[in-house]
Amino acid sequence: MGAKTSRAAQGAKNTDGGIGRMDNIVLHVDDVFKSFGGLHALSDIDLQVAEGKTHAIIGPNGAGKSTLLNVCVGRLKPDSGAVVFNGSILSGRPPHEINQLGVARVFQTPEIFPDLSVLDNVVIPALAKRDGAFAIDAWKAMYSEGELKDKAATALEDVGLQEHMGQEGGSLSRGDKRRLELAMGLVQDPLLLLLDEPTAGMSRLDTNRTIELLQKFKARGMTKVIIEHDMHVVFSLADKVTVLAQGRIIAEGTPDEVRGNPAVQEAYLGGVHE
Ligand SMILES: Nc1ncnc2c1ncn2[C@@H]1O[C@H](COP(=O)(O)OP(=O)(O)OP(=O)(O)O)[C@@H](O)[C@H]1O
Repeated sequence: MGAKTSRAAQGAKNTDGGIGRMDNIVLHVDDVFKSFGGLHALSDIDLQVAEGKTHAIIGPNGAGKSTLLNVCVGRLKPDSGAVVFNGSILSGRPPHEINQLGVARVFQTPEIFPDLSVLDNVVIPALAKRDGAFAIDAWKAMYSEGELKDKAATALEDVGLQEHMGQEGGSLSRGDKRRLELAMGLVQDPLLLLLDEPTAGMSRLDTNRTIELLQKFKARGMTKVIIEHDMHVVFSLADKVTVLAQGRIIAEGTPDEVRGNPAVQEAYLGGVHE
């Protein structure tokens, strides 16, 4: 491991790139490379996410956004480089360990249990966070624990699904399934929440409700990384934006800074030229 990673593992304080001098860096993606065969999905990725901030990752289709998120949550191992969270190196750890450290992810396609009630869908990740694995037998045994149910109910209230608690998860509308997934992330009290296109496929009304919800969590100081295509969402929520194209970072800054960046406009309109 190089000197840079060691610095990150010690909890580096950033001094540039739009983050204030005294900001605490909770996530440091340190010089990460990831290839699939001959395809360089991520090259030389270095980014830092400050505590309490909302950091958006944007870029055209195939830019490497999901690959980056998968590297952060342990679903993919980087070929080189490291992901450091609050001083712990995440790279190479299994997803449940990363989850235990306080990193939760909300997927692009909701991964819910359609036959279970909305409340039970949220009890399961609460139990997994406490016990370290998605152990259904353990869940059955522990189901009577009021504490977990109360916690799950609070998360559902937070996302506005309190009236649907007894309903089967599969019967929810698409927008409500996304909110259910958000509750499944929130119930774990994450220190860092990673969201993969939280408003994909939503109506404008649902999108605006989700923006309001995420603004509420921002006010509580939760650190978030959001992959998002909808610029209205990005500009409503992000403190900082990293722009990927063809697996590389081509721009980084505040939403206003990246909005006017010619390289970003070119990447979206006509592809990036080496
Ligand atoms: N498991 C895989 N095996 C082979 N190639 C992959 C794999 N996952 C991603 N890729 C390729 O890596 C590149 C980056 O893909 P990725 O899904 O990370 O992009 P993205 O920015 O999330 O795209 P989108 O916005 O369309 O979801 C693409 O060329 C994709 O085809």
